[in-house]
Amino acid sequence: MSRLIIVSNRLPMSLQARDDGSYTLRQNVGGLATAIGPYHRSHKDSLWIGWSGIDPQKYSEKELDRIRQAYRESRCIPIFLSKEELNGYYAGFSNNTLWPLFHDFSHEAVFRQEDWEMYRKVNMRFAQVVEPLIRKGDTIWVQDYHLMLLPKMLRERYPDASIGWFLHVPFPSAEIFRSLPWSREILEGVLGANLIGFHTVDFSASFLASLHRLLPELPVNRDGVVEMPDGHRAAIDAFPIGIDYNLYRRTAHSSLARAMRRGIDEVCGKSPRHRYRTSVTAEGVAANEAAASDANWWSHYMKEDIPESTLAKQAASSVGSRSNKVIVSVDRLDYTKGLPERLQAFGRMLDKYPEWVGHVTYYLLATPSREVVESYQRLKAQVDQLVGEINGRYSLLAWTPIHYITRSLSIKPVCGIYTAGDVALVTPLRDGMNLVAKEYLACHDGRDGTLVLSDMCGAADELTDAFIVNPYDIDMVCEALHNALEITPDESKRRNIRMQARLKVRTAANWCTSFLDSLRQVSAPGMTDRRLRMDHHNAIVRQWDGAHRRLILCDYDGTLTPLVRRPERAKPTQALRRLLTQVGSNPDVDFLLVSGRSHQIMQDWFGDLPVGLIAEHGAWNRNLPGSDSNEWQRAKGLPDSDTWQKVIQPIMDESATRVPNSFVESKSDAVAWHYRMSDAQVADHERQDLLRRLRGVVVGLGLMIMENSKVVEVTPVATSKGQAILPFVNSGDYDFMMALGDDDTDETMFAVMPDKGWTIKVGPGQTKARLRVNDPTAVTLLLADLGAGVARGSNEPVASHDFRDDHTVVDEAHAQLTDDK
Ligand SMILES: O=P(O)(O)OC[C@H]1O[C@H](O[C@H]2O[C@H](CO)[C@@H](O)[C@H](O)[C@H]2O)[C@H](O)[C@@H](O)[C@@H]1O
Repeated sequence: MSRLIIVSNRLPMSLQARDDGSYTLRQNVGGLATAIGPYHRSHKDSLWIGWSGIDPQKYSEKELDRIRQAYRESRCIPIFLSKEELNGYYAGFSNNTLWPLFHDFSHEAVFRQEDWEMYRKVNMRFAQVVEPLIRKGDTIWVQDYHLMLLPKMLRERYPDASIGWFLHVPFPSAEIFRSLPWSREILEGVLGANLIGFHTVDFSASFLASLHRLLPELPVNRDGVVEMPDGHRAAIDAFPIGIDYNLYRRTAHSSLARAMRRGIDEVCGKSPRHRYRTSVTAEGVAANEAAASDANWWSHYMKEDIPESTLAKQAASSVGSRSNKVIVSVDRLDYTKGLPERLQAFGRMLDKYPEWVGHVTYYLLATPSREVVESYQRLKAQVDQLVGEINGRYSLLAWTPIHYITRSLSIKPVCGIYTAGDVALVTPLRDGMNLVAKEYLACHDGRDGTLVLSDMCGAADELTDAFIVNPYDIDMVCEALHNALEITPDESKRRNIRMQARLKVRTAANWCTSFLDSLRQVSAPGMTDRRLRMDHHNAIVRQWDGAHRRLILCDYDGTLTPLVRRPERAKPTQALRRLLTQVGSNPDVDFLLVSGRSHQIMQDWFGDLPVGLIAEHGAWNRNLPGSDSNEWQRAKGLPDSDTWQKVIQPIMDESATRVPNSFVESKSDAVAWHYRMSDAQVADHERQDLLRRLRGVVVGLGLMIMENSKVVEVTPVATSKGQAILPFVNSGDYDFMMALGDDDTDETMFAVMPDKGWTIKVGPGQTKARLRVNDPTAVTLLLADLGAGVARGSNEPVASHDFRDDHTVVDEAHAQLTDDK
């Protein structure tokens, strides 16, 4: 396991001075510290480098050394930044330029040359601290928008290093991003990494769109991997961050959180003692009387312009019939959080549904931030004013609609607020993920508690059982809020259980390890060679040229054509069909396509080509060497598929129902559950459950389970590609044999190939194959060269550039597919 070096703007620990003058560190509770902190603490050789938050001018050199020492004990290396550096790099370029731009607030973005220069200079300062620490084999993980130039700076110094970069905020559309005068430099900076991570596939797609637009010369394959001119590859992918679910669940039960909840319940008239508070307090009694006699009584409390009918309804509804409710929200006071819009929606709900007056209390925790920035000051003034207006307009003597808290609270009281909330109103105008929504649900584990969630944040992709709203649409938020307050506890619990199940699986720790696993995979040595090594290539061509009879056993998906999101989109291109025709039509070549695809699809796509076909992992074949029939043949001894599919299909259908964007593919003698388009962690959780359910039934039915590329498949026990090719491999008819494949089912072919045969694995992963290439392009280029070899003397040689062009066309088609997902 390689050593991890984490680099972020801020360190995960804050310094605190003790009375005796020594220093101690306290763990921060931010998303990043929570997500990577446990990994850092449990891997005793990992390092974390970041800004200390300390003004070095306030300390003597001796004190700074003691501070460094205090950090060193936690394997943290502090960077001290001067006021001037902070102004340009942090307050300036990071928070006044990139932050608004990345959150679609272009009108707030300030483009200042001097901030950009300071940003570059401070990124370089980080590089100078990190570089001497790097040892061979280390993994370096750079965090967020503050350090977008750092990956390239490190790459220049360490060409072979494994570098990851993750963006914790949204990535904007190409149209917005390209308005940044330094957009190309920023992209190039990030592309120094081997793995570039975002919270959602939409953000990855926006990043790719910016690449196409601003750096069109860079080749990007359809899996979102960029081939960089220096030879390293940069993969782009989505890794939605989670929370420490158990921490929030536990903290919700802490005595402080419970006390907070009781306090809020009491203030809001929710505790049993006060359940019908509005009807027993002075104005409640008066209201009851008013309801019975004179509705105008309410106008003592309300503005004159409220119609009498409304007042009557308010009075009537306060007569103990409705239980009181609490709405909560927890935010930094930031313009991206949509606080004014949210307050307007709350106000509108009190207007439109006056039965809530006196019965719903909104706890709004809004912690001030970036207070020196003018736009934040304006926002604070606006929120203060709106809260004041709503409270002034609707308050009763013993009821205030909004409890507005502008302090920073620690995790326990925050969990207290979460647990007290019948409804959480989380409506950012733009947000990378939004952990508040997830934390609220964790605090309601096994309980009711309803989430109204903005569709403009990453969390909306996962928490689909929330009331999803457009945060700009005040009416929509108002209605959702009303509905969320009206929901039955059972329905609320039912929705929560589904969302909580996902959150328990997709934790912060899980996010961290899945990013690091992918980073290790994409930066593994060997992944930088796109084509077969030249000496191997030449050896194959030489043997091919000298051979009399040649056998090629070639898998299809992932080998001859790249894997794509939808199986039906992997149809062979014209150039590929021409290639297969060219190679397969030579009388001295037997070309067998050996695939897991259904025989009907194989017929449609390749039935007219001069190649033998093995389909459904060997259950079906057609046109094999030595066969005099042109009909499809079903392998002997297979169990009756109608019988077993009746058992297996419903089990797989269940998984398809549970996991969005997954589906079941039925073949004559196989059934497959596909999850490539689904959320990886949700699918993986279901995959394990499906395997467990299938294991209980397959053996008795003469079936087995296969796992392939993002697919779980059930097939008859006897079928395998290796079994199907055995007669040809053992025939002694060939003096050239080559098998090519990309996944585990192809390993069964490699296993039966003789030592002198060529075996080529496409892509990463364990293999029995002798050689490896990166992707299908390398395979088609090799086949084109072999085809040109057999065609020497033929009139129509296959040119390898044919495939380069063709793949470019396919790449574009798939880029579109990803964009409009
Ligand atoms: O043996 P192969 O030719 O490699 O076929 C294996 C499976 O290919 C198809 O699924 C795979 O490719 C799809 C298209 O790229 C991709 O969307 C899916 O995730 C892959 O698993 C096919 O649908 C299966 O029936 C084959 O077994």
